[in-house]
Amino acid sequence: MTSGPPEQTFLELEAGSEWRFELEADENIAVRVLSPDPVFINSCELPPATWYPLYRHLKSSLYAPKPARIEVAPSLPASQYTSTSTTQPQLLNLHLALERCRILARRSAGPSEGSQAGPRVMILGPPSSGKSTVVKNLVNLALGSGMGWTPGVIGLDPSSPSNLIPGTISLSTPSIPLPTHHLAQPLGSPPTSIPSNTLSADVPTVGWWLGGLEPTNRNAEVWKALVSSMAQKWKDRCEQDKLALNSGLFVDTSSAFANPLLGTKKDDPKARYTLVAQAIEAFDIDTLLVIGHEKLHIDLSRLPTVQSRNMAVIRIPKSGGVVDLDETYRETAHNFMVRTYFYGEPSLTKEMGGLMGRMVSLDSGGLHPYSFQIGWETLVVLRVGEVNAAPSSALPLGSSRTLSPTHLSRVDPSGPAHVVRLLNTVLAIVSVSAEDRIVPEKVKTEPKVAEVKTEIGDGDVKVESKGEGEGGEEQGDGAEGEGEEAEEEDMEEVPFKEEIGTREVLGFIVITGIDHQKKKYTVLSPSPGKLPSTVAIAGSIEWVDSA
Ligand SMILES: Nc1ncnc2c1ncn2[C@@H]1O[C@H](COP(=O)(O)OP(=O)(O)OP(=O)(O)O)[C@@H](O)[C@H]1O
Repeated sequence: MTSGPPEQTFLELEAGSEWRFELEADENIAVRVLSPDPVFINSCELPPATWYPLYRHLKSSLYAPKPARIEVAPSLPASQYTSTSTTQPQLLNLHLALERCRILARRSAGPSEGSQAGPRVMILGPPSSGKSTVVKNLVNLALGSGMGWTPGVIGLDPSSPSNLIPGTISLSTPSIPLPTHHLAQPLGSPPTSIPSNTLSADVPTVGWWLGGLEPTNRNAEVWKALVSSMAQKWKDRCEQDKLALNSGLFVDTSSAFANPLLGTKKDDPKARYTLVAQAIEAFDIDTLLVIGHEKLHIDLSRLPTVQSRNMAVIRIPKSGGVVDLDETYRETAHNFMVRTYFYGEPSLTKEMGGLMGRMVSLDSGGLHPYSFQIGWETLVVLRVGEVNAAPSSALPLGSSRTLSPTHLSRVDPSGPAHVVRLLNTVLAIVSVSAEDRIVPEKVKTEPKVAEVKTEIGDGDVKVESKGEGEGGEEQGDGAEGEGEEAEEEDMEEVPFKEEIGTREVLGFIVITGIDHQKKKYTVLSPSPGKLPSTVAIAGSIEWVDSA
């Protein structure tokens, strides 16, 4: 066995150059700035003379505006190079223009609506064009300007939400520059897996659950409902918090937004960039940044919504450092994001821990996920926008069924196919209050079913229907004594208003096991204790811990 102090390597960077690296699956390194002038990672300054860990799989770069000396340990990564062709000066110019808008918004005392709103910027581009990286740089430049801005960061890319599970669109309001240590935080929010249901300052990220990795024509209506709900939340926040309003917002988008036909409906076949237009209106966007793609830039400039709002559409160059991400890498990143949600950031490796000198403080390994069993009847698993009902041909002659695109259907655990589909599925927990509950007529007249009130979260009351003989255990499992017939009827019912399927989520759990005999799920929850709600939404995101 070899041991001893790790090797160290020194890099000399010339002014205006970028040191780019791609870490392999077994490469964990740390870097330290030894020269007096600042060096940045995604426009966040590396603390001087302090080790800064960079974990395996990360692909990124350090930017040195002035000549710099960097120390790398334990050794240089296999894939690394230095380049002087950087897009950082362009991003800085853009930042200065946005900064001016923010300052003008803060100074403006005019009562007219929007006069105090800072710049609202949306970034678009094809896959692997560097959208999330541009967002992160612009956010960090705003946060690092010393003006105390708190811009909104909207992740309309469910494949890389800030600090949450893939499949989510996210809203965060960071107040300090976002670090870049590993690939679990594309938009770099500080880690937390505390289920959250407010936009208060101490809760950095809130999410809405799409349950898929990108908007598609199939889920377009669900997507629109989620975006509207998120936009309303942001508006409410800005009404109460003028600093957030002045600071403006940055919207990262899915590369699916570059597809002109995304969201186009059969009844309006000529509509183009429908979801882009919806997001522009929902967040009152005033600037579009288009990375590289000339046709997309021209198409978007001609969009009626863009023209009627007299928006700025700016084409910015794609950085030569952007890496084309393949499917395997994306899968690894998604697994890593889910793991980090439950377990927190990875802790320092032995080599890093053994380095002489100061190390940046990391919030690592502080989370304690919790596994427990819950009865099939207690955890109500729903799907949004999927038809789970009988086919139209099975309906009585002459009748037809129209389901809304955000229709809820319940996953019936008594159907074996459904239960198997749920294994390893990530579920988003949604809060449900008494007003969200639809009490079916038959339940009202059914003497066997009693109403049980359960406290959720901030004192909301959830009304559950439980059969006689059901235990009052913490996670409410066990349904012995319920008649087969009554159970089947209950399973088909979705006793909630449709709107619960597209509201902000409280947190996430994963079904890690299914006991068919006892009719129970084993679930992994981010923290011990009772679930904040027993109503959960499934999507197509699965996770198996392979760490
Ligand atoms: N200048 C750079 N040097 C090194 N790596 C970079 C640079 N810019 C971006 N990257 C890396 O390239 C990869 C792709 O960039 P990014 O995720 O920003 O693109 P995207 O357009 O948002 O991707 P997606 O296809 O997921 O929408 C990321 O791993 C990012 O860290």
